[in-house]
Amino acid sequence: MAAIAPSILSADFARLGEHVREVEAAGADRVHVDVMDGHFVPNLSMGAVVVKGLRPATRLPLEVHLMVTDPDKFLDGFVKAGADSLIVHLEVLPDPRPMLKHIRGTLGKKAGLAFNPDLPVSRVEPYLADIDLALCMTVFPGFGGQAYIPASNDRIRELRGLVNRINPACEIEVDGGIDATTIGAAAGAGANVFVAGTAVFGAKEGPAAATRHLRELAARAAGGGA
Ligand SMILES: O=C(CO)[C@H](O)[C@H](O)COP(=O)(O)O
Ligand SMILES: [Co+2]
Repeated sequence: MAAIAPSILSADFARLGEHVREVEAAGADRVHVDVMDGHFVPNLSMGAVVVKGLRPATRLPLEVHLMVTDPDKFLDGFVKAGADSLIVHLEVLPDPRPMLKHIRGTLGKKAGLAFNPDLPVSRVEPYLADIDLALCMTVFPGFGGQAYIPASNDRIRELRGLVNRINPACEIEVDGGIDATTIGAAAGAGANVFVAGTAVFGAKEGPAAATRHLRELAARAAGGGA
């Protein structure tokens, strides 16, 4: 089933709780929190204090996308703040297995592995058995509002083949430039979790209507109900 994960990076931070309650009521499945350290990516965003503030505002799972050079320093803090899943980048981890084990075992949370558009999909294969979610970046990380990279469709298809063979329970999440014009192709290629920032919180029709619309489009492209 398709899941929509609105990214609060594009929300109005003065009205964050309100925005999140609005997308929750509209059927969003989880909330995506983009953490940037100004080092792994050329931008700064938010830390665990934002997760702590959001935790009482919603019952939705909070997933934390750690675009940081040293995720090890921050995992426990995000869990204490109320995170439900932690997504780390393969680019910064020579061997991600110990960290994935720590997240799933010691911390008891879902573990995701993210990778950039220029990393061969085959590099993720050895770790698919150890994760709950593979995050295929469909833009280079660092900023919201970028255009979806069309070559992502073939990468998602390749990842879907590997996931089906190795760990069919693993979710395939796409992140970056997901909107009404791109979500269908991503879903058709095999993605089942869709991060959307600008297309939700920047939508003319408002975040609730945008969430419902994206959900419908993803479900239709995947050939299932909403
Ligand atoms: O990880 C991210 C950026 O690095 C964001 O999750 C992503 O860009 C969402 O924003 P948009 O939907 O506006 O592209
Ligand atoms: Co993200």
